[in-house]
Amino acid sequence: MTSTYLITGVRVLDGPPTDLLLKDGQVAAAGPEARTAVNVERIDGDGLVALPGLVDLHTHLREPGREDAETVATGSRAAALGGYTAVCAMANTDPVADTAGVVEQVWRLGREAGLVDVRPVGAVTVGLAGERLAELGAMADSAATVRIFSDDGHCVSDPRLMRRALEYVKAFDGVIAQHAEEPRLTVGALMHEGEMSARLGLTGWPAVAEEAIIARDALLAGHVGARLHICHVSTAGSVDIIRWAKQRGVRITAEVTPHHLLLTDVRAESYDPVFKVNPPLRTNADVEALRAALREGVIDAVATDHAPHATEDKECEWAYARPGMLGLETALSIILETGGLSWDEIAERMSRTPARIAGLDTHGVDPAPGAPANLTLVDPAARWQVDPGALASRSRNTPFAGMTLPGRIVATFLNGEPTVLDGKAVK
Ligand SMILES: NC(=O)N[C@@H](CC(=O)O)C(=O)O
Repeated sequence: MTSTYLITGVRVLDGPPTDLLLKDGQVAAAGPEARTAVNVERIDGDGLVALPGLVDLHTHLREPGREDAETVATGSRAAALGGYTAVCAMANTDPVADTAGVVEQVWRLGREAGLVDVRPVGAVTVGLAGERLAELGAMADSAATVRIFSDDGHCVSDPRLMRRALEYVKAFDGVIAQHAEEPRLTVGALMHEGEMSARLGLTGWPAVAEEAIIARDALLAGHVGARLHICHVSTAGSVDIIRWAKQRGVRITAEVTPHHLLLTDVRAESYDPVFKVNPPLRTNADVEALRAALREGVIDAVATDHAPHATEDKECEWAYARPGMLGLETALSIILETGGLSWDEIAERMSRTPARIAGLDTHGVDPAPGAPANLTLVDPAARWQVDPGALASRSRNTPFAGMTLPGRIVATFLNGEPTVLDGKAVK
């Protein structure tokens, strides 16, 4: 049984208040015409902003393999509560998502959970081992229709393999999402290499390890005319290289995480592993460059790199803790906190552009008559305090614990049905 929803007095992006009618999975009407509908469930949109449902290019759902840290269902709930209607589930599961069978399993689990469109990312190489290409074509042809391939967590460091992967995915307009980290430059690395790492006596992860791979892969992608996406860009130098590659016409896109837009390596001083992440938190100058690049569009998208970890993998010594931070439930609030973007620009960086990169045509469409009813309603005036225990994720590793943040997700709709209402997940 589907219902019809009338959202009254809501602002669509930066526009004036209007009414939206959601019916049969679509935005059926807007403005005065929406009011003529009968038998509707009314939602008071006064003071709220409607955005196209957010799309995350980079989510770790941990299923199969680490269901103690997250499952497709718990991660989907976290996503819906964060305003997302689609997430790209990274391949570093156990078993690795390097076959049609595994990506179909993740896709099916997403459908069963029914809270967000789960789009599996396929591994580039078998077992993420960086030695042989995985069955990219079979994953693309599977029911999961994979378009993004990534060894995220590992870099595809062999340039010959990277070239072949880029060439291969051109056949189905796929994209290789690179975790840019030259592994020989980050052996034993525990945090950003700089003044702070020297002071704390922790082995550094130099910016050049990221930048060298981005430069190499931009050249490779340009050489073969393929699409390249750069995961979690973290340095000012990377921004310069991406800008240069775009100017040369390379088909390159890039994402930045909310945490790299707000936090710096100074956090490592606490030795609290909640601040350990890959790539590491960098310097203030990097944060400034990343913010400017996101505004300018040199960085195309915000992606969470939601990386849930079980308590025992995080609450231990810094050196032994797994890298990664939760992101789905705080992403939009962190973007509002960092400021500088209009609602239209937020929709561009968090919904339309990621949907285009992922090849999703039913997401990333502004709520207007005829659009698929995948949208989220935000209360920009509400502030909330991040309580790790109150998050829907099965894990607790948010670096924003205790912070009071702007912007609350009030409702999210997937295919015209609410996944979140009154700020609560419907299932
Ligand atoms: N981003 C992270 O810090 N962690 C990722 C993988 C990775 O990139 O190391 C994870 O899967 O936990």
